[in-house]
Amino acid sequence: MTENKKQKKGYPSKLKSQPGQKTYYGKHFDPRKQHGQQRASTDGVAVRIGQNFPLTIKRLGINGEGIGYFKRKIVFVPGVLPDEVAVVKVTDVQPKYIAAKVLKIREKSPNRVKPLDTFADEVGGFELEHMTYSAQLAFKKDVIAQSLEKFQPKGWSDYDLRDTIGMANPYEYRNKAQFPVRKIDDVLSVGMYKRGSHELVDLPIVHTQSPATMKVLRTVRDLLDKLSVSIYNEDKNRGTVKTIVARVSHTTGDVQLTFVTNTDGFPGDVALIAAINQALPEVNGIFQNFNPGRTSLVWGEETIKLWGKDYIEETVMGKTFQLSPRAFMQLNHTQMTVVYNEALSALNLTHADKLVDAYAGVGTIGLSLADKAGEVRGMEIIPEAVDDANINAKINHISNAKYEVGTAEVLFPKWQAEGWLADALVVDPPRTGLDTALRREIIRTKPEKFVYISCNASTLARDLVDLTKAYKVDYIQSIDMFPQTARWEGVVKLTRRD
Ligand SMILES: C[S@@+](CC[C@H](N)C(=O)[O-])C[C@H]1O[C@@H](n2cnc3c(N)ncnc32)[C@H](O)[C@@H]1O
Repeated sequence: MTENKKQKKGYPSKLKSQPGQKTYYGKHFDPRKQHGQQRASTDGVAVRIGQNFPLTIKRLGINGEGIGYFKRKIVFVPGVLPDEVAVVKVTDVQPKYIAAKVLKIREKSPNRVKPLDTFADEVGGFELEHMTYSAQLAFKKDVIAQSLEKFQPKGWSDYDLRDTIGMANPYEYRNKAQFPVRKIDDVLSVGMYKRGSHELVDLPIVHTQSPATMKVLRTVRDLLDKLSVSIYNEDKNRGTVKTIVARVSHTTGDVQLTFVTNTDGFPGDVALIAAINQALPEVNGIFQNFNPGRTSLVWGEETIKLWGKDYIEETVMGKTFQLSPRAFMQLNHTQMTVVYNEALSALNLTHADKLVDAYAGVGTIGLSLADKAGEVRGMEIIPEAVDDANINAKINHISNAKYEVGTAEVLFPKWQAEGWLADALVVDPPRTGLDTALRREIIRTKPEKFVYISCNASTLARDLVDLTKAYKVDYIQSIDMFPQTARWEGVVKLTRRD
């Protein structure tokens, strides 16, 4: 629910064997499946790391990587586009695929553009910035088509796959920046790590970030430097400030600032807060999150307020949500509203409907829809998010909605068994998709109205194999929640089979 773990990117080469370990490519792992690939050669092809060859790119895989074939063996290459011819250099050879990087593009696609972010090919999260926006949107429609072709749920070839809804301005949409801070050769850097490395790139400008978050990060960087505040040194595992998190409210423009620290204490915090107050009046709350030691987790368990308000407020579809530093909210406010409106129109609620908001987060979907339904119940595994959801219901004077802590796969069947039968269901699971037990219960109880919001076309297609035993897929609407990245989001309207 939080973005706690750094996202793992790249190819499955992480599964390569360590010395003394066996590499296992049996039924548990198939890189072709990983990339939605139907037809890869398994026969031995003489190829070595470092070898160069020209490659024609046939299409993009679901992670935005180019796919071509060398002697019938599948080759994955980041940073290239369909129909391009590139000279590539092999970086990894595995029994079922080759990974390579581009040396030179011999024939360019008309869809290639110069990325606004000069570092786009170095750090994660900018996989498609070298592609025109219209081609990005077409790719995001194709991602779901690829996944359906792989899993083949009932009737898949006739599904109505709607054109991806994009943004008028596909930049400056990220309302939260969570950037590590390190001193590199005595220069204070605030930015992102190079892909697959631990090398931090200082990033004064990031075009996908809201300018408000970047202004706060860069000003705070300068203040940390000027006041000689202790910065975390990973090699020595010493020092204080590890990460700065700035989150802006789309509605009010207020910014919430959190310092993730290695130490319990925060030497110099009083002077720092005074300087921030003076330089950045938009900052309405400053927090410290304590996360000691070398860890891949960004956030620790303990957060204290150093100064200001406990929350920033965000309005979503006319409802107000109070967000504490750890409370989850989608990063793209504009497209989040598009997703929720799509869910609303697909559900077509009446005041008689009992609605379940499954995988609820802080209740943004259910609470946004509560005045259209009779009653709303939601569940979520993170207790703080459930507290926030119930507080958010109160703030908005919503008396027909309540949220419980627990898994969808346990609470949905429990409520049904207790006689609280859902007329309408919206599920918004993490990338792993729906649990088998939940799918089974949905098929058994068949709520009349059903919308599946997905952020992973692959697990969605897998889940539809089961769900289409009881439902027909009316349409799949892709929404571009993360322009310039390969990430996918979609709303599926399902109708009960008679
Ligand atoms: C994609 S987020 C959606 C959050 C929310 N619906 C929104 O729009 O902001 C998925 C949420 O599901 C929660 N979650 C993960 N596994 C769950 C499970 N088995 N049952 C219920 N919630 C779960 C996560 O903590 C996370 O908040």
